[in-house]
Amino acid sequence: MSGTAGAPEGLCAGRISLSLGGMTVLHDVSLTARRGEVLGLIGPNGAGKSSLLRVLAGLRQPDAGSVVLDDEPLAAMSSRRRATQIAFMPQNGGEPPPMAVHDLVSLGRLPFGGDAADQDAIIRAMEETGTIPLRERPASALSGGELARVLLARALAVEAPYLLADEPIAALDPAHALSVMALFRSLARKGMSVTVVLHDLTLAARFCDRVALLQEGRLAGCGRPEDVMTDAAMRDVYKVDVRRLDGAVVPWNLVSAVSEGTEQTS
Ligand SMILES: Nc1ncnc2c1ncn2[C@@H]1O[C@H](COP(=O)(O)OP(=O)(O)OP(=O)(O)O)[C@@H](O)[C@H]1O
Repeated sequence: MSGTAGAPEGLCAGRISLSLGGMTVLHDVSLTARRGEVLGLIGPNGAGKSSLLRVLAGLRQPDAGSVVLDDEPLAAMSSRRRATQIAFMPQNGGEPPPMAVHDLVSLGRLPFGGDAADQDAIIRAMEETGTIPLRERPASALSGGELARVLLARALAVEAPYLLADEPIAALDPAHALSVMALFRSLARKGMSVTVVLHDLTLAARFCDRVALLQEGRLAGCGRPEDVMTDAAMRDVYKVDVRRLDGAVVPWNLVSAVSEGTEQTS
C-alpha cells in the first residue's frame, strides 16, 4: 500500500467538471478506480464515459476538480511517470499507423528504457490478447476486431498498475469478448485496477466488481452491479426494459415501445 495515512488508495477523480465545445459534459463527478477490481463505466451514448476516462488518464484537464493517483496529483506527475502508471486504450484507435503489429504493440514500452523486460512484456501482452498470429501483419490491414485486440495488447504491454480501456470489446465476437473480460478479471485478481467503458450490460453485470453509471455527464450510481443496474435505473437512464436471465441483465424492449403497446419481442 503506497498511499499516505488518510489519502484514498487508487486513481481518484474528485468533483470533476469538464466542458467541451461550450457544453458541460461532466458535472461534479467523483469516482475511484481501485487496485484489485474491474470498474465498468456504463451509460448511454454521449453520457460522458470517454471524457471521464480521458480525464482519469490525464489526457484532458478538467475545468474543476482533480485526479489523484494514490496520494499524488496527476497534474504534478511527469508525463513519463504517468505513462508507466496508467495505460490507456482509446476508443476505435483511429487510423492505424503503417507498421507491423509487433511494432505497434512495442509502442506500449516507449515509457521504459528498452531493456530485456520489454520483449517479455510485449510477448505476454500478445499472448493474452491472442494476437501472436498477427504479429507480422501490417496493422493497417487488420479487421476492426483484430485491431481492437492489438490496441489492447499495446496498452497491456505497458504493464501499468492502472488500465483504462475505452470500449475494448465493442468490435469483438462473443468468444473474444468473453476472453477479454475474463482477462480483465484475472488481471484485477493479480492486483491491477481495470477501468473499462462498456455498452454490453450483460457482460458489465457479470464481470465488473463495480459499475459507475453515467447519465448526461452526472454520476447516476456507483457500486456493485446488482445495486446500480436495477430495473428502474436501466429504464430511467437507458430507456430500456431489461429481463433477468440467470441474474444477467438483458436489454429487452424500448420503454417507448412498451408504453405504446408495441412490444417488439415476446
Ligand atoms: N471534442 C469535443 N468537442 C465538443 N463536444 C465533445 C467533444 N468530445 C465529446 N463531446 C461531447 O461530449 C459528450 C460526451 O461525450 P463522450 O464521448 O464522453 O460520451 P460517451 O459516453 O463516451 O459516448 P459513446 O457511448 O457514444 O461513446 C457528448 O455530447 C459529445 O458530443
